[in-house]
Amino acid sequence: MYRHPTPEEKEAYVRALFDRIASHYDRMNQIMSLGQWGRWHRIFARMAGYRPGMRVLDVACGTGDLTLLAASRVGAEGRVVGVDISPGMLARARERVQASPWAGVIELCEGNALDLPFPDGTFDIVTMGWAMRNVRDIPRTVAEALRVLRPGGRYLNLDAAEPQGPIGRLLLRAWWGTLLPVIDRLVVGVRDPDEPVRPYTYLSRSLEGYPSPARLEEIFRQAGFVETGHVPLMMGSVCIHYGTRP
Ligand SMILES: C[S@@+](CC[C@H](N)C(=O)[O-])C[C@H]1O[C@@H](n2cnc3c(N)ncnc32)[C@H](O)[C@@H]1O
Repeated sequence: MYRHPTPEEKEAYVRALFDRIASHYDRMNQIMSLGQWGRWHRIFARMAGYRPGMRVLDVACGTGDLTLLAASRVGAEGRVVGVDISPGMLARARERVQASPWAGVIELCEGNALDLPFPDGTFDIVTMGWAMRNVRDIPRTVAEALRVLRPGGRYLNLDAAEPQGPIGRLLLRAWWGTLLPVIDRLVVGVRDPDEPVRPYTYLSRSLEGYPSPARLEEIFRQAGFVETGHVPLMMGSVCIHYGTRP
């Protein structure tokens, strides 16, 4: 039977989960987002305001989608660092970076969003995509982003969200609740009833206990960010949060 990880188990569980699905990850995102994945990332990049020469950190970079997008915007004069806790996801990101024109701009390293391996004030922009639901401690993750930003630097977070309207909520639950456990059986190949890691079943329940968009924005402000805001997409099932380090 599936058992959702406790907060103490979450980090090891999430690492094992993403190591296991790294080879399916990019293809499944296209299906699960109904082909909207790239469009959401382009909106995110516009809001980030990347400029040539900037230094960008992509926290929980996974297979490197937002990392590559940032590199294409900051160009050869810029620098983009991607950090993630899953060696499997980083290996896939390395392949994609090597095959891209941006290999000289991007550096990938293993690390934890809760304890970033960079000095204070290192980056102009810090991003995080589809990962805030997976961290053990959200306020600490946001505080770490603030610490590594230079004054005036911007933080942007893109993730799934619980739609605030009843129709959006119903549609998301129907879509995730029926589709995702099936993906575990058909794509990931979970056959054993006692198998503890069921990546897409976990995903279908990952909004349980996750802060509302308004509450997450409050966490940004409590961490010290100013000029905060959030923009809902796709009936509120996706949300981009942003803030500036004073
Ligand atoms: C859904 S994937 C998102 C990947 C990528 N940002 C994207 O847009 O496709 C979530 C990623 O967060 C990473 N992750 C989860 N918890 C983390 C943590 N505490 N520190 C660093 N990375 C983490 C996972 O390993 C995984 O690669």
